[in-house]
Amino acid sequence: MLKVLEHPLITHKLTQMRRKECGTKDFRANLDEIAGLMAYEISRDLPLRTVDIETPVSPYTTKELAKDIVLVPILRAGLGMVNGIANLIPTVKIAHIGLYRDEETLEPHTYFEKYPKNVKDAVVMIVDPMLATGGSANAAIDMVKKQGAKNIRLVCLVGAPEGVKAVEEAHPEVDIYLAALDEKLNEHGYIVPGLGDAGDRIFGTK
Ligand SMILES: O=P(O)(O)OC[C@H]1O[C@H](OP(=O)(O)OP(=O)(O)O)[C@H](O)[C@@H]1O
Ligand SMILES: O=c1cc[nH]c(=O)[nH]1
Ligand SMILES: [Mg+2]
Repeated sequence: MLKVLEHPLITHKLTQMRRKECGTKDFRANLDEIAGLMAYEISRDLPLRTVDIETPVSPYTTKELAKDIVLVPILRAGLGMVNGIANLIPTVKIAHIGLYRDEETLEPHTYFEKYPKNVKDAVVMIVDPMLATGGSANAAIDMVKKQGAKNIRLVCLVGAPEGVKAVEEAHPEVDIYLAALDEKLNEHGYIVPGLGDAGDRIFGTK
C-alpha cells in the first residue's frame, strides 16, 4: 500500500524545505514538524490491548498500545525525522541503520547497525526523508527482516515513482507513507523537483 499524506500544513512546510534558499535551521525545524504531523497517520492502525486501570474517580477498563514500536532512521538523513515521531509515540524504541549511497553507482553501502531487543514482535517504522531509486530503503528493509521483523512500514518525506516501484516489487507487504510523490529521478539519481541532498541540508555538510 502507498499512502501519500496530503494535508495543508504538510504541503506548506514541505514547500519551505524545497526552496533552495531554506537554511539548515529552518530545514531541520520543518522536517521535524512534518514528521510529527505524519506520526498521527502512520500510527492510526497500531494494535491496542485492553487494560484495567483506576482513575481518581473509579475503576475503568480501557485500552493502550499493545506492541513495541521500533523507529529505524536510515543515517544520516533519517535522524531528522526521529524526534517529531518519537515525541508522539510514547512506547518507541530507536534502532539505527547507517547507509550511504555511492554517488556513481547509486548502490547503498552499510556502515552501521544497532537494534533494540524486540524487533521481531514490534511494529517497525523505517524513516528516511528521501526515497529515490529505493536501493537504500530496500537494503534497510532486508536488514530489519534479517532481525526477524514482520510488521514493517516505510515512512519517507519525498518519493520518486521509481523508488516506490522498487520497494513495492521487492517487499509488497511493506506499507509506504510519503508526504509527496514527486515526478521522477534525474540522471544523477536525484528526485525532481525534490529538495536536493537531504543529509547535507540537515547537517550543513555542503
Ligand atoms: O533511494 P536511494 O537511491 O537509495 O536514495 C535515497 C538515500 O540517499 C540519501 O542518503 P545519502 O546516501 O545521501 O546519505 P546521507 O543521509 O548520509 O546524506 C537519502 O537520505 C536516502 O537514504
Ligand atoms: O534527491 C535525493 C536523492 C537521494 N538522496 C537525497 O538526499 N536526495
Ligand atoms: Mg545525503
